[in-house]
Amino acid sequence: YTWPNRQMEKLDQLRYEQLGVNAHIATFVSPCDRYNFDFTSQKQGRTNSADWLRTAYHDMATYNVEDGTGGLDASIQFVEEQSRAENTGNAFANTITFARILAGRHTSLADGVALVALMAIEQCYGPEIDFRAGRIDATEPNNPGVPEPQDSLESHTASFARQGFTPTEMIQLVACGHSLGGVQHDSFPDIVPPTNDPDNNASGNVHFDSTFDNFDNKIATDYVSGQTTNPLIVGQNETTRSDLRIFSSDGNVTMNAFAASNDFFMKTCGSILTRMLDTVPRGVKLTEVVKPLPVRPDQFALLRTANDSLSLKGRFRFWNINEEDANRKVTLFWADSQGQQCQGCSVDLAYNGRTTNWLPYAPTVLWYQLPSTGQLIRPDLSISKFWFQITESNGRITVEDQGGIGYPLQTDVLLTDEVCFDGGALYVSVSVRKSLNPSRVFLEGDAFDENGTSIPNGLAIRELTRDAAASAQSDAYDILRITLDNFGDAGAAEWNVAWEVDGQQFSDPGLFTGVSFLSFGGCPGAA
Ligand code: HEM
Repeated sequence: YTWPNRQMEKLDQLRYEQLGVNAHIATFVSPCDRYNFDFTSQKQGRTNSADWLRTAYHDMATYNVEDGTGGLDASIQFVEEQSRAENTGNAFANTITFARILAGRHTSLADGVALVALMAIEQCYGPEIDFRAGRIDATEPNNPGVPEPQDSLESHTASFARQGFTPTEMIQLVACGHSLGGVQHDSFPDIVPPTNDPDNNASGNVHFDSTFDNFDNKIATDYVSGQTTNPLIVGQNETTRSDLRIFSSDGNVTMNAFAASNDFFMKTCGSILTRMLDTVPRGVKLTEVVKPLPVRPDQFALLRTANDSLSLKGRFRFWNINEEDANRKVTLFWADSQGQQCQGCSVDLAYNGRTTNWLPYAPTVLWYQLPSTGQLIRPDLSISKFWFQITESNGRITVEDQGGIGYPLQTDVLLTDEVCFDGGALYVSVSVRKSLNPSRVFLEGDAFDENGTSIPNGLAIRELTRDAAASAQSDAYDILRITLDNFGDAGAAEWNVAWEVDGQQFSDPGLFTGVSFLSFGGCPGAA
């Protein structure tokens, strides 16, 4: 995609900025054996990562390839579905708590369920997953249909066929899923005995393989070598040895191949788990695969200052750049209102930190920022687009300009630099060119419910009103204002300015929040 594209930018951020700058829920699966909010000691039992992967499967496993119902649609959020015998345990409620954090105006709760599973796989050193968004949340529980360990092989084969998977793919999907985590005594007392280590493993989790916190082919090598302790293979209760029945159902051909090559295991799991996450109700159209923008602007705004100058604020993510180098120069250039390169129209950016991803394959991702006070843009020259030049200490120069088009900007509707946040309220002020004559000017942002939780696919609209006195002070611009003072609006929601001219809608590429890197600063007169 090219900038600006608000939906893809958000998906890019959620999918690729896992740890470090902009870190979010990936911190709860880093390291992979972390459980819940327990940051201090790594326990040998439950893990968030295994919960999150299992939840994605259980949500998807209701899919019916015949009629296109069920699939990954966050129906697992409903208590009615969670309380079914096939969904034993509290893994699902746990996972939904985290998935909800990722739901916003561009993401459904189901996208959140898929994303947390992806984070779990990648933070546990698993394969890279192709991520698409656009899932639609179910409004009621799906039909039951998650396979259970006491079911027969015929029933499992039929169940996976209904979900859209062949007998071989059934073996693959179960082996890939059971590379993480294990079976708990708490939830399955008939399968595993009570724990003998109540301090470190309160739930009595017996792991599927010897590397329960590492996504690798140990599930297969342990099995093939006869070393496995997987309770669904060698558990005390023969009836519940579902992994054994499934793994051996093709004469062990698939498991032997997995055991022989970790590469083959990873590649196969990468593609089958991607398919699992993309199994959605018929008619749901997913986005293209989300790829990282080479340079992504973040918390970015072009502001109009009191004396009619312009000021650029924000920071930029440089994807797959060489390691931090004190002698590297990262320069932002801009073109004047006529699209021409101008004298003095450039600024060197300052190093601002790093983002990290899934560890084995992570490219270097570094952030560089504009001066936090803002980069002044001469009002007589103005600005129409910007781009970047990276000069390495060895003299090598790279230009990042989106294939020549640059990063386009407009100056008809601008935030003013008097936007401020006083800790409770966000005072928004927008300058609108008088000659533009829009029929309305408004903010678009994430919507929050009364508990301060973001609403999946929720778009909040807030209309601005004209400040006649302030508008009289400028020949060129009218001033419009709004005060956002409830918790979600003022603190957490990400806003952009939008407007309508002749029934057509436009929006500014800048994005801002009350609590923001843009650091609008305190409000005049605020305590
Ligand atoms: C016939 C199919 C399957 C059966 C009968 C089955 C059964 C089970 C059982 C009984 C547990 C223990 C849960 C607990 O104690 O909380 C479990 C855990 C798990 N399952 Fe499956 N499973 C199947 C397929 C899958 C698939 C296809 C995936 C994902 C691709 C998956 C992912 C997981 C994960 C990650 C765990 C670990 C949970 C934890 O440690 O808390 N399972 N499974």
